Amino acid sequence: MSVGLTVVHRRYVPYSHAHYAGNLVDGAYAVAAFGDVATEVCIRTDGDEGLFASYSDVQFKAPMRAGDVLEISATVTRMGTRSRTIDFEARVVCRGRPDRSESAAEVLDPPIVAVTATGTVVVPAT
Ligand SMILES: C/C=C/C(=O)SCCNC(=O)CCNC(=O)[C@H](O)C(C)(C)COP(=O)(O)OP(=O)(O)OC[C@H]1O[C@@H](n2cnc3c(N)ncnc32)[C@H](O)[C@@H]1OP(=O)(O)O
Repeated sequence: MSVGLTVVHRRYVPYSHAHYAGNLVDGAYAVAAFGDVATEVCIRTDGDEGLFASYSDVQFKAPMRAGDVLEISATVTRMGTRSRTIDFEARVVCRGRPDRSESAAEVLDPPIVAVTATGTVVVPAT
């Protein structure tokens, strides 16, 4: 019934999260964001926050930087008895343009797909 359900979060990446040269953030930042979107998925499917059990795949395809605006989507692809398989995608939809000025930024059209993953969450028995 909930296969195909998609939840989308948006967030600004604060400069306090810059971790590597070029204001890159660490990969764990995306994984934490996936956990937060998965939590809303579980609330919507099962009325519970759920627990992340495993990732079967995580792909870092392009850097995420401080100053990015991210769109993070989670789509349910399989409903088990207590497990739910979810596809994740983190896209950069806005990015700073420090070459123009310190605070200049632009909308990216199309967005940059930065991180994808597939994971499984587990909810309590009803
Ligand atoms: C939303 C995000 C939240 C978070 O990020 S929370 C922080 C990170 N996660 C945790 O701390 C969770 C720690 N792990 C656990 O507490 C337990 O470990 C689990 C609750 C995740 C699972 O334990 P158990 O309830 O004893 O599992 P079972 O009764 O053996 O299986 C229930 C269903 O879960 C599937 N499953 C269990 N482990 C895994 C796994 N590692 N990868 C994929 N699926 C798993 C099974 O197959 C089955 O599925 P079927 O009910 O649909 O038949």
